[in-house]
Amino acid sequence: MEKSSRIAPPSPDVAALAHERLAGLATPPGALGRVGELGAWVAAAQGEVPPRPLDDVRLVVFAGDHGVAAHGVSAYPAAITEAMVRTIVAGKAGVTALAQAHGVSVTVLDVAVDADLSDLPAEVTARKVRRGSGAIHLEDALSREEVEASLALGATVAGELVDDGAQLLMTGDLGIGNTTPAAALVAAVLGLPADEVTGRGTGIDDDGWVRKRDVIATALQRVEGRTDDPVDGLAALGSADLAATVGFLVESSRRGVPVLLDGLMSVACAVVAEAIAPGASAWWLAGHRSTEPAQAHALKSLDLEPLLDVGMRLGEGSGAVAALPVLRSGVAVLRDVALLSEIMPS
Ligand SMILES: Cc1cc2ncn([C@H]3O[C@H](COP(=O)(O)O)[C@@H](O)[C@H]3O)c2cc1C
Ligand SMILES: O=C(O)c1cccnc1
Repeated sequence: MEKSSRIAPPSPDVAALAHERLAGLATPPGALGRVGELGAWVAAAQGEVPPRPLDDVRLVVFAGDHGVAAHGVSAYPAAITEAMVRTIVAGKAGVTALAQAHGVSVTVLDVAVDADLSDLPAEVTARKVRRGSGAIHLEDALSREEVEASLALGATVAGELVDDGAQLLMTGDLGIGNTTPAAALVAAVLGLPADEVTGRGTGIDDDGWVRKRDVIATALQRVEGRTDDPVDGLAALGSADLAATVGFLVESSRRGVPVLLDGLMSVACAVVAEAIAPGASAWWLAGHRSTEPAQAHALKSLDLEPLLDVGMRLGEGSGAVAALPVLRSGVAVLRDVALLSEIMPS
């Protein structure tokens, strides 16, 4: 994937029209707060005032295993990754319950799960890049070719969903250990020390936190000087599933389709995607504030203020799906509230 010229933002002219409508609604000015602003944002992204209802919303969960999982950085064993992919397919995961409640279509993609999932439907398994990704404190996660293949895979998936009429996209993650490479990527791109990006992930104890911090610090030291180039950064510190997520985010913004981001993995990939395609972040909203410190740094660097702050730290895209009703509320008010000029005879 080539580094691109600057991505054009949603239409400023339509944004101005949407704000004009918002200001004229039969509410005191500003009374709808950020909900009104979100409606205007969706209108600008769609190029239409009022915005169309968000009826076609798609979440892609990028699944993969991570070599670091064998080094005491997670509270759970790597076998959970396979079990949770199957649980998403069965519609019994946290994210699928939320998606069903809010009318979001979910696809889980086996990008780099260690286990053989070939008994699952081809839409889940057909695009596997490799089994697992390297333990980043000991070796590169991927070759450059594998990064390019993963970026292309994510871009292809985004393109297919856009061609199929998706109005809003979301990215989710699955893979025990994935908060370690995600935090390392954030540290590398933003120039932060391991201490500031290391979180508790699935709930590691104090000893686990120190091990995880040391793995991230060793990884950052190992690759020093190589992470200015985002593709090299993904090869050194990322994984195939994270690289696919980056490709998905770059392509969706190139295609002018908005994305609601999720927790740490989603926002870490957004930081890398913005480095590949400057300006892409104008097409993204942050669904929620995760408890992971690296996500907070990543959000700040992208100048994104999350819609929800409710202590979620699940991943899978769950925080993006949970935030969708707030975004839809913004669309509803711009569509269905009368103008003050209509209800007050002059
Ligand atoms: C049952 C279960 C379901 C999950 N769904 C998402 N994650 C999340 O937690 C993992 C990342 O945290 P860490 O880096 O600490 O391993 C990933 O699988 C992520 O998707 C889960 C984790 C578990 C245990
Ligand atoms: O921020 C997240 O999405 C997250 C945090 C912990 C574990 N899994 C995901």
